[in-house]
Amino acid sequence: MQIGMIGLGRMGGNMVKRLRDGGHEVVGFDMDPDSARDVDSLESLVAALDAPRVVWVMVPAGKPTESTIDGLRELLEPGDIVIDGGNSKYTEDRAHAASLAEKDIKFLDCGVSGGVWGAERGYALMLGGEQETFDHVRPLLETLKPEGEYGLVLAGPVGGGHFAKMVHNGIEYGMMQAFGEGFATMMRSEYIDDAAKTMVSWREGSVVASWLLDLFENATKDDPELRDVPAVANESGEAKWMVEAALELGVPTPATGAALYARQASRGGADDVLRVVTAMRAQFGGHVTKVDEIATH
Ligand SMILES: O=C(CO)[C@H](O)[C@H](O)COP(=O)(O)O
Repeated sequence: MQIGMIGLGRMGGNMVKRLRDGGHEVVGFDMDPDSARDVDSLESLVAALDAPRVVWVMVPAGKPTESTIDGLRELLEPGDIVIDGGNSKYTEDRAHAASLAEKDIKFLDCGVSGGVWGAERGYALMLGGEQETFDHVRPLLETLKPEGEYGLVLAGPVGGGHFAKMVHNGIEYGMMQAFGEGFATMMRSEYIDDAAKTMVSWREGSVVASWLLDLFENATKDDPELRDVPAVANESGEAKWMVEAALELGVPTPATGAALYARQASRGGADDVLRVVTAMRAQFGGHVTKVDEIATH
């Protein structure tokens, strides 16, 4: 099948490779002239594709996705299909679908998980949109997903793909935080000789066996105590959206929230909060405020 791919970064570039290896014809475009792009403009991308065209947008969420979809809206024709495979917020999808629908252009939103390993292992794909549009692009999705029964779902109407990905990432936060807490506790205990080796032993047979533990083994091979890794964790925003969405729905999400707060605190988000706690403690109890006198355990 033929497809246009916009965005040839770590994710888009690897997806192009998997699609080509699977026998599909891909025309790639990226704004960066140094990328491995096949065409140098949106216009040339659209001109190189046969109708009904399928165009996959794999650019950063927000402004870049917005302007790409606006550009495609001007260039594509009725019956063409746009897939937003970036990490857009689910609330943006309906507006994108509605503006494209004015020209009878179809829209699917697609959450993509698999990271840099996806080219080799396949990507978990979760989509939102109409069944008929999903069925039309299914050959592409079948190539991108992992081999076997799982890894592909039409999760719901427009927005459902990104909603599912948001929840997936919220779960990812909670799982990684739990592994981190377990590791840190074992690291400090006289009862455990080698925390990394103990965690890695759970890769098989254990209730908590997980691909995340496989990755943990890779990460700790040369640095068993992870001393070369900064104790700061960034975020792309999806766990925050999940906590917000869950609050709207009346669902308490303390595990996801705690993982999110831990990342925000690691970047200094709690500094002013804790200054207040320490200042008040010093006022009412005369407790120490000097960093080198504060116990760390
Ligand atoms: O979707 C992913 C994995 O499933 C991405 O790696 C995503 O960037 C992870 O989120 P964050 O950057 O917030 O940790």
